[in-house]
Amino acid sequence: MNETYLIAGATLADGRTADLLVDGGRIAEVGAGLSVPGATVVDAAGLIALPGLVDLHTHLREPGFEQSETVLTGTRAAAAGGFTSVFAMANTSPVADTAGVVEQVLSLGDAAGYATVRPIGAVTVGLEGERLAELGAMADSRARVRVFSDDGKCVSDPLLMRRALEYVKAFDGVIAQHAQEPRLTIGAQMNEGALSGELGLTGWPAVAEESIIARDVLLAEHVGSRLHVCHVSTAGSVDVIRWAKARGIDVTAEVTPHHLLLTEDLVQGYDARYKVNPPLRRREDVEALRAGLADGTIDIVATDHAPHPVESKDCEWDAAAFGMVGLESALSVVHASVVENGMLGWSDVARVLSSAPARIGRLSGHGHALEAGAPAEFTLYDPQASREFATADLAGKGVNSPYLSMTLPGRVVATFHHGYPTVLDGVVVEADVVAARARSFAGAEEGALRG
Ligand SMILES: NC(=O)N[C@@H](CC(=O)O)C(=O)O
Ligand SMILES: [Zn+2]
Ligand SMILES: [Zn+2]
Repeated sequence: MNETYLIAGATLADGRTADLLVDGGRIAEVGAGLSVPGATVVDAAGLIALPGLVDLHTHLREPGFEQSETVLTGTRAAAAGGFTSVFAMANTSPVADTAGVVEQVLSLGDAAGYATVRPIGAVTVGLEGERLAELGAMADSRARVRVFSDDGKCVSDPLLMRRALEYVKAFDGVIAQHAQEPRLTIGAQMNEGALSGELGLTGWPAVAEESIIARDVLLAEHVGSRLHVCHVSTAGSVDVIRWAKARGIDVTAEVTPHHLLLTEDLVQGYDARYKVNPPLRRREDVEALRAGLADGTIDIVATDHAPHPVESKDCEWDAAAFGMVGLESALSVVHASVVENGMLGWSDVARVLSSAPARIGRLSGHGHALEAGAPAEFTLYDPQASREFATADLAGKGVNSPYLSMTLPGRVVATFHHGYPTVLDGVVVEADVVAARARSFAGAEEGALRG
């Protein structure tokens, strides 16, 4: 059931206009005035073609928290946001700390077909921070895990962190740290500062994040290993990472879309949609994060898509869960926070949301340049559009978005994964159609391997 698509007149990230011919899961040709009989034509005039977005930090919640999200619904949300690959965090139930669980998540992703799902393995058994999980077994499994994280919790024991950094060197892995000194954040509810005092909420000091990052970059240097810092949220963290990179330490860092756009002032209404870990910070922090992304100190944008059921958010601030959904809105929020003001161009966006996260996560076999022969993984984005963000824009289970009723620029018009649309005309393609195409793609790949 091979289908051919002709993407007509798209604007590439570097500003050139081109037609893309999609055939057999690949970009067969890139050129001008292409015409192919029988091809389905997608009019891409005025649309930017970006390589398929890659999210290094997604919570898909399955197994165990299917009332919040499943691999299927989370990857639908990914497709809606222009993503073609997601790295699934390990804080599920059971925790993704064995080869069995990561292989289960991998299989669920393959079956759903909306995006490539690469499971992240836990660093410690049960995220308990006491014993290292079977990192090698997860690395050698069918899921080929390369990213390990206890995200949601910090690997706070320096000896365990050192061991983990040492261990993953054998298979070119990376430890993605949730940098939060637990003793400095007991009961913490929002950024520590004048506002937390006014609102009577326990503060979360910047130093709780910065001290762990400082320790970890030094540990990474000491053992000669690779560290990735999750959701950097303070100006001081940007300074520490800038210092570490200047020193030649192998560290990479991510910032979330919400930390690039939103500030702690939103907490004033006690609306738990704005409750997130790490917390929203000050305007100065937002400015420093933007500058860090622009100068390369921060390597990537990752969503930290964290869906929660309505009951977990529709309650008083202290009782509410931490986290925001972010896949569907990520590109628009990056557009609003760093593209509209000229800090990043579209080729930078392609780097921070596609090629750089793919490299950090060792996502192989996915071309992230839109050129002949590359896998057909891309998204078509309308930069002229503007919309009041609404629940209809959310394609996963979570409705805990901080952007509802905000006006955001841009819109994902189409997403192609493995050569087929997962989103077309702004509408997510139905699950059974996507799953059937995923099966035929897998069959064709297997056939090709057998020769
Ligand atoms: N970011 C959040 O506020 N919540 C995440 C955990 C995490 O990313 O630390 C979650 O799993 O809900
Ligand atoms: Zn985290
Ligand atoms: Zn997270």
